[in-house]
Amino acid sequence: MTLSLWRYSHLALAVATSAFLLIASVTGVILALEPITHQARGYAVADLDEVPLSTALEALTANYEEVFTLEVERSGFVRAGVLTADLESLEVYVDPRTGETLGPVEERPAIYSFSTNLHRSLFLKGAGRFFVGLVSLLLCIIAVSGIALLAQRQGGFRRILSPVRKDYFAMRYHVLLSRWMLVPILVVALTGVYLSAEKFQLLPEAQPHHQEVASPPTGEGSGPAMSTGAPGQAGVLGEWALSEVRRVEFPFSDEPGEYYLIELKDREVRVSPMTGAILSEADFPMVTLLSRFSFAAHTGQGNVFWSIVLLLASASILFFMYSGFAMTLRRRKNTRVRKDGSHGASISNPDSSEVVVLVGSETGTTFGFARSLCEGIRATGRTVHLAELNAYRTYPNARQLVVLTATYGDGEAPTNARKFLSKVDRVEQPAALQFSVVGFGSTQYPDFCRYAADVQEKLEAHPGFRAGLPLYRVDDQSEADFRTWLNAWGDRTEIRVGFEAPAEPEPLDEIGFTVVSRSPVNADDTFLLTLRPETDQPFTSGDLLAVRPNKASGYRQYSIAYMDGDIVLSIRRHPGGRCSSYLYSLQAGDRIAAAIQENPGFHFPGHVRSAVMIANGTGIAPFLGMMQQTNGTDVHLFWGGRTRESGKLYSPWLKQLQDPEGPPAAGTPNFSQGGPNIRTCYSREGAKRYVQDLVLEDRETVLHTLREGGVLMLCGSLNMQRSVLDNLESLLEAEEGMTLDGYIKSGQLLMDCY
Ligand SMILES: Cc1cc2nc3c(=O)[nH]c(=O)nc-3n(C[C@H](O)[C@H](O)[C@H](O)COP(=O)(O)O)c2cc1C
Repeated sequence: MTLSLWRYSHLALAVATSAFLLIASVTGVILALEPITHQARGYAVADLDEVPLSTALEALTANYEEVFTLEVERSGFVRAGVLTADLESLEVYVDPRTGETLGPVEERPAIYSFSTNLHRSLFLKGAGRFFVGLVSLLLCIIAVSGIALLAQRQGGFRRILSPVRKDYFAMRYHVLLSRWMLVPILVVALTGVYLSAEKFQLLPEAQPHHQEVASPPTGEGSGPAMSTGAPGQAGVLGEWALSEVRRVEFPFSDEPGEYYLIELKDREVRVSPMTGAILSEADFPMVTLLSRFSFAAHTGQGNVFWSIVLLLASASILFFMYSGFAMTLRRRKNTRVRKDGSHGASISNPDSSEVVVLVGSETGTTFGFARSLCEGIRATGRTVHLAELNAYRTYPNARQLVVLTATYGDGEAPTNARKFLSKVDRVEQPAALQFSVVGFGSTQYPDFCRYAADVQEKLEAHPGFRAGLPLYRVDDQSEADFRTWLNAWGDRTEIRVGFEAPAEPEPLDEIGFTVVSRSPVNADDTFLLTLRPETDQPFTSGDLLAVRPNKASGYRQYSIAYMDGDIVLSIRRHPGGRCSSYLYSLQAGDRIAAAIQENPGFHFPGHVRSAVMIANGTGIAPFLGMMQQTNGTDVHLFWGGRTRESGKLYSPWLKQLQDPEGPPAAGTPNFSQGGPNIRTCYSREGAKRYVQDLVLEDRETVLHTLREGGVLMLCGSLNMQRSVLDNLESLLEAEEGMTLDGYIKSGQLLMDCY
């Protein structure tokens, strides 16, 4: 919840301010160059703290007809407004020791004046200044929320500088760069707000109020009298070094009562040119000092290092805008299924739709058919609502219900349909719904479309439904089968819909891999395969490797463990399985082609305090990799295998995880302290338990992890997933405000089962 709040405010403000931020950042980059190029002119005076002000005043008055002003810039340049012997009024940079001219003060290049105007007010005068001030304020909030998100991701403020886990480009560099740039950005934004507030006179009045100094303080101004034209060494003018001075205004004339108006760092002083004594002085109010600090911090004036930091900060805002939006698009793509259950199809309001299409799908292909169906229905002018079966509810306006569902496991429901049958008994419909069920399955399985048959049976027996058509089964996603049903459904309902086949999936980008090693099979016919990519493609544990034994075959996906740049796969060799047999035939040094597929919905989230990883059989593979990158997260691994012997395949890694210093060694898992907390169970030995039993036994760890915002990750067989989810659901029944769906939606429950 907190994470979402930070994330949404971070995103919403970034979207709202993007156009202004874009302009401010580009002009900010340009303006940050100005102090750097200025410094490169090389007029900086060395050791300003060793040059008395009186020396500079004397040297200048000796060299020029008249001197009006002297200014010591932050850059270390000394600038003077003078009248030359040719009676030309000039602004020049000078050597304060000799009064010699070093070079002219040049007119500001047009690019900087233009950029300043755009940066400050977008050429919109007051209104523009107001917007820029507001955007600066919003940028402060964006930076603060960014820091909070960074801390959450890294697992706390103290871990902000700990290593960033590998991720896709936009995400990785958004995080990496933010660690260095968020503080400078916050400084830029805060000082921008301050400067805007000053321009709008929102700050207290900041005029210095002079206090007369009755008599010169002891030791000050007690020297001989000086004339305006040639100040003597005495008095404060001889005591102050140029490094303490910001600006001097010379007296207009030799009249008594005229004075030098001298701006020091913290106060303004009037000094008699005749006596060198202080006549009056005024401390600068805090508002003025803060304004000066804000200006210097915001512009980088006089500090090349800070100017470079500002330049990088402005440029990084541009990168953050790009990477932030790229991340959002990605997240939306990945979470769309979970949030609205529609897999990206446009859905109408469930309260007003005439036709409701509900889908049970594990890997998404059934949604492709459902989307085409919905688009077709919509084209007839009717309203249609598309959702997953678990989202079943009351539909006040619906007349037709269509259920398209796959079957998994031993004839069971896909995960997003688990709750449908029980909901049918609980949810009431205002009018009887005419229904039609289409089963998606495969004749290769003994329970062909079994779950769809269960749905048909349930609805037929329920008084709130009327069967429109008998159950229809689609084998292997056959379009011809689906068309046949669609025609029959059109005849029955008089909703005649054209069918556009779901889009072909994009071809995969295969790359080359070298086989590093392949283990022998264990008692469960499972082996490990280590592959080294020949191309530099980023990937992380939880991504998938799509492999096919030959070009004519379909791809088979395996969950990846990232191990020092290599991919480790745990593979079960199925009797007659072409892909697993092909992979088992490989030897070290062989080369294969395969495609790495990003699976961001199953990446280890680096920001959590604790994580429970639950796997059975080969499902342990991604966790072997993830446990190496947990970054201080408290990790609990629950693993279920058939026999103790089954676990030996993974023990070199598990042992190393327990004892990272020790050499990898074969042997049974070591359950010593430190490293992840590993719990195992065996279904064919000892107490004969399954991993779902561990969830109940260690309920405290599981619930505590969820309560404190940690993650539960499941990888392995769909049967295991279903049983674990059932047990979790029963655990959560006793917990107030915690639901399985809620955790799936919030990303705290991540699953990759097959
Ligand atoms: C692990 C697994 C188990 C399956 N079990 C069955 C089954 O018991 N009965 C059946 O008819 N189809 C079964 N199928 C086939 C799927 O139901 C079918 O491919 C379906 O079209 C997938 O739809 P989806 O991509 O929307 O999840 C199974 C598929 C897999 C991968």
